[in-house]
Amino acid sequence: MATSPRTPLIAGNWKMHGRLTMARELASAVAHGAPAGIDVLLCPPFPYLAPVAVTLQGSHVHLGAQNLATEAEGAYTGEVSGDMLADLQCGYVLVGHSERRTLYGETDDVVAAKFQRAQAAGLTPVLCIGETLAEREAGDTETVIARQLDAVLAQVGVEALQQAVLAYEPVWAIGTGLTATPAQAQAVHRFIRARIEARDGQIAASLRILYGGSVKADNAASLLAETDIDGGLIGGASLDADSFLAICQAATAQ
Ligand SMILES: O=C(CO)COP(=O)(O)O
Repeated sequence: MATSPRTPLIAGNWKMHGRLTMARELASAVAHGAPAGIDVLLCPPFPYLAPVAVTLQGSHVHLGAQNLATEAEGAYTGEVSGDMLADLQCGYVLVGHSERRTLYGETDDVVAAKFQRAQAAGLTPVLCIGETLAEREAGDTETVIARQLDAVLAQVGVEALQQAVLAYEPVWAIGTGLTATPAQAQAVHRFIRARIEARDGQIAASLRILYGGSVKADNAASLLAETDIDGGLIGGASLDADSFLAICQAATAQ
């Protein structure tokens, strides 16, 4: 049905869930079941990146991390650098997830620094942006999205989006069971793409913008059918292989 030039991307953000056995089993099931024709990405917790990388070997499923340090290397106890992630076969890294912003105080500037650091390490950043419920109810959705996006673009320039993915995740829809309607999500995705279009039409046309926030097997198809929704960033439903693979399957029909 769709004529989009953008290959759909379905990404699973496992957050801080699971144990080693579960990580291996889940990755193995996804590696075996991931359909062709779309991109599939798994973002396990840091300690499971290496074993999951082994499990994914020979499959077309990509590996990513959930976070990285703002600095390249040095005396930063507990931090993990982009180069270290690249060593572990990561191709992607989430940057600016709302849980990082709200629970760990990551500012727009920190997010921009991480975005830049990811690219310097050869990783594709998945830049997460999204408004809170209060911001949406105050009519500030577009202002917030624009601020979060512009903070990164001011640092790296629009050309950097050629090697990046965006993810719109309304904070009020994350882990709440409240999904943005396809029309609500599409409106924000269009706003994001138009803002980039104003700077570079070609980059805007090829940029993948994922939707995240309570995406499940039963609502994925209707979200993915929207023109400017190019995939999903899946939290809870990515912890169950059948659910995640059903979402991947929905993406192949787009
Ligand atoms: O935060 C998310 C993915 O990064 C979305 O989480 P849920 O799918 O659990 O709402």
